[in-house]
This record gives sequence, structure tokens and C-alpha cells, in this order.
Amino acid sequence: MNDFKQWLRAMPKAELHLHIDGSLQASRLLQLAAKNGVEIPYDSVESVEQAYNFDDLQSFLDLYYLGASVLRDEEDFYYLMKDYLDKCREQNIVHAEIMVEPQTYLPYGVAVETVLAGFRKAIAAAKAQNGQSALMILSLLRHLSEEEALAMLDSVEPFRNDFVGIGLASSELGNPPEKFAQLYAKAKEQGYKLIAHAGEEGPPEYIWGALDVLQVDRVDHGVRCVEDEALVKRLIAEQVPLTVCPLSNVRLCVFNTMAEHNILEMLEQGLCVTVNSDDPTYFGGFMNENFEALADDLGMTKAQAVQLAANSFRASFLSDEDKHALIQQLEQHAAIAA
Ligand SMILES: Nc1ncnc2[nH]cnc12
Ligand SMILES: [Zn+2]
Repeated sequence: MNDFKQWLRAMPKAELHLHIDGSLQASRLLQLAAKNGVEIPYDSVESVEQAYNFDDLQSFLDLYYLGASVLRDEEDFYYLMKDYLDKCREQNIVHAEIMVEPQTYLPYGVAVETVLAGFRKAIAAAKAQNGQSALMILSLLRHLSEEEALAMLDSVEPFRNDFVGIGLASSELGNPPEKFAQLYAKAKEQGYKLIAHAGEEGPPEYIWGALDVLQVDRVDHGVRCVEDEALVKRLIAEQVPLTVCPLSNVRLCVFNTMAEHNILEMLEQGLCVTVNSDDPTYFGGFMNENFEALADDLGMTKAQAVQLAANSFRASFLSDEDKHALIQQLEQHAAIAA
């Protein structure tokens, strides 16, 4: 491995766009399917990994929801979160904001309390044992109705302190932000930070909708903003963070190749872009593999890597004091020769 890659791996960074179900390892999926008696059409790690071959977002989501269907009890959720937090430690992800999607497990009779008890325990252990920092985001599923999302928001009321914000994920096309206007208004009243996927497969209008109707603090993906000059100007002027996921975008055919990805052009234009893994086990890499792909295929410089990591701390929902401490840590790393 070259010196720059070693330096990138050691760089402190925050991950702001990660679906916990998207970090389910194939071996864990098989183990839980066997433990919980869930029938799945795969019998080996190789056969699961062969299915990681997607034409678009929906073809991925079909496998992603099948994977999530094997989780049943508190221990299953604990190990899912622990596996990801172990990876954060290995990759110098010093802070993570993690999307959890309790609506996914409801059809299997899994209560929100069970899901949160497992996740909470793993996060508390990572904090106590390794000083790791993690926050959870309640991610609602846009292929379901707004009523269902509102019902979930009500269900988590007793667990309000487990979540820093709400997000909106799943099938984007045909499910515009406007469908969830009431949900976001209610969540805002309750003090949640607001995030939504927009402009991944959906058009720039969906990003306008996320900004103007949902009033989001941060946009997940947002790469299609470049099709609308006025939108780019607004995003730059307001420094709205965009959580970009390079390997995900290539695997889901948003870009044909990594060489065509626009993340560094967006960065150079002055947009507040960050690097994230989205669903790392399904898309062939966690955070460091995303950074390495930008170095290999787009010629990312050290200064650009530092800017991307600094953006990840600024765009986080940490206190100003915590952000400042992490940016100082990053500046110390930046002073080391790559
Ligand atoms: N990339 C993605 N876009 C929308 N919803 C998702 N859920 C998990 N990954 C997603
Ligand atoms: Zn996502």
C-alpha cells in the first residue's frame, strides 16, 4: 500500500450517511437466517456476494430488505451495530451518524423497543470502551405512506433521546419530498434535525422540495444538483451539506464509472460535500475504500481529502465544541507527510 493510502486510512473522519442494515455482512446474514429459521435463497457467503450486482436503486433495495428480514431479537441488533462500530474503529471513523429503519422490521413482529435496545447497548459499549462517538437518525421509508411514517414518529416518542434527527430513504422516484410535508413539520416541532435523500436517482426538483418543503438541514446524496445552476448557487450560498456516496453511486449506476463521478468538481465549486459509504457491505467498501477510490480514479489530493473530512465534522450534528476538537485532531493529521 502506498504512503498516501496509509495516510488516508489514519485520517480522522466522520461518516454521516450510513444505513445500519447496509452494513450487514454476508456471514452474519447467513448466521441469523439459520438461527431465526428464515428461508433465504442463499447458502454461502459467495452466493450472497454474487447477488451484489445491481441495475438501479430498486434492484438493490430488494436484496437489502431481504437481508434485513433475518434480524429478530435484541442480540441480533446489538451485533449488527457492534460489527459496524468495530469497523469504524478500524477505519478511524471517530464519529458516525447512523440511520436506523425500524419500519423495516415491523412486518416480522419486531418491536421498536427491541431494535433500539440492541443498538443502544452496542453504541454505549463502543463509547465506554473505546471513546467512540455515534448518534442515531430515525430513517423513514418513502415507499410507505406518510401515515405510517407519522405512526413510527409517535412510536419512538418514549425514545426521543435516542435520535438526533429524522431521515427519508428507500425508493426515491415517484415518492417526492412533498409526500412527507406533515411528517417533517411535526419532527421539526419536536426538535429533530432534518435530513432526506434527494437527487440520487430523483431530479433536482426533489432537492428543491427537500430544502423548501421539508426544510432539511442536510441532503443525502444530492449529486444531481449539478443539473440546475440556480440550485447549485443556493446550496453553496447556504453551505447545505451533501452526504455523497461514491461507491454506492457507481454500484447503483448513478454514474457509469468512478472516473465520471462529480464529487471533486462539486467540492472545487464550493459545495459542502462529504464522503460516505451508504451500504458498505453491498457496495464493495466502507469509508476508507471510498476515499481510496477517489485517490485512484479521480486523483484526489491530500488537500481535498482534508477538506472532505473537515466538511464531515462541520456537517455533523455534534456540538460546536466537539466539532472544534475533531477539526483540531484532523489538522494535526494534515501536518503529517502523506
Ligand atoms: N442508497 C440508498 N438510497 C435510498 N434508500 C436507501 N436505503 C438504503 N440505501 C439507500
Ligand atoms: Zn442512503
